[in-house]
Amino acid sequence: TRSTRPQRMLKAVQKNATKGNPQSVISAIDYFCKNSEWAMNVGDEKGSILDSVVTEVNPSTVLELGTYCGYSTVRIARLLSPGTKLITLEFNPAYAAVARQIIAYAGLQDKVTLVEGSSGEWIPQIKERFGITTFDFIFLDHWKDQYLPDIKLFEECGLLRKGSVLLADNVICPGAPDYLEYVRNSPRYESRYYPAHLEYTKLEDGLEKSVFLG
Ligand SMILES: Oc1cc(-c2ccc(F)cc2)cc2cncnc12
Ligand SMILES: [Mg+2]
Repeated sequence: TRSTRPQRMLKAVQKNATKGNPQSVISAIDYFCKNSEWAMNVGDEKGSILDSVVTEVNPSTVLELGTYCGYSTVRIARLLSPGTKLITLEFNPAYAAVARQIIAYAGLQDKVTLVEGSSGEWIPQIKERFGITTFDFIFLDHWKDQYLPDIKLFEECGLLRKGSVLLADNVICPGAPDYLEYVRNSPRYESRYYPAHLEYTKLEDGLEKSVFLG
């Protein structure tokens, strides 16, 4: 049977990247998406903004919602201080299977805990399962209609502290209007929009960075 796009992306990484070199894995995926097949990785333009926010926050606790093939997982994990791990949630088992291999190819498997399941199911279990009290940095990059319910779940579960940074992909394309309205109008967040483009295209998209004020 025909391979899947994530499987073809993995093959491109194994062919063109250097094992244990995260930057070469990032470059191989971007090359594949620009020259062979578009795929929904955060990409190099928005990825550079992601890098700058992660570097600025220098988080000790990190959560990613929406692993897909692990591109942004690799981008984030390569910047974390030694001993810091990130938790990434992926609902689709086929995506998770490819992501594990791409993260391992980059040599970052010891910095990543990949959990298969839905955010709604897992967010309430994080404290007890992973011994985490609050997150310093959260990257939202999963289903756009889940952004708002999930940020409310973070608040209800006490997973945010004064200064926690949430960065959301695709707030313009495909769009998360209800999420934007919430973080931009809530007195509990200081929000800022980073204009960019939908990965590998000229279409407008951007990232929304929201700091929880406590
Ligand atoms: O970055 C993304 C982009 C798109 C997407 C798909 C089709 C299209 F036409 C435009 C945008 C979908 C996503 C789903 N989850 C996470 N990230 C995504
Ligand atoms: Mg995205």
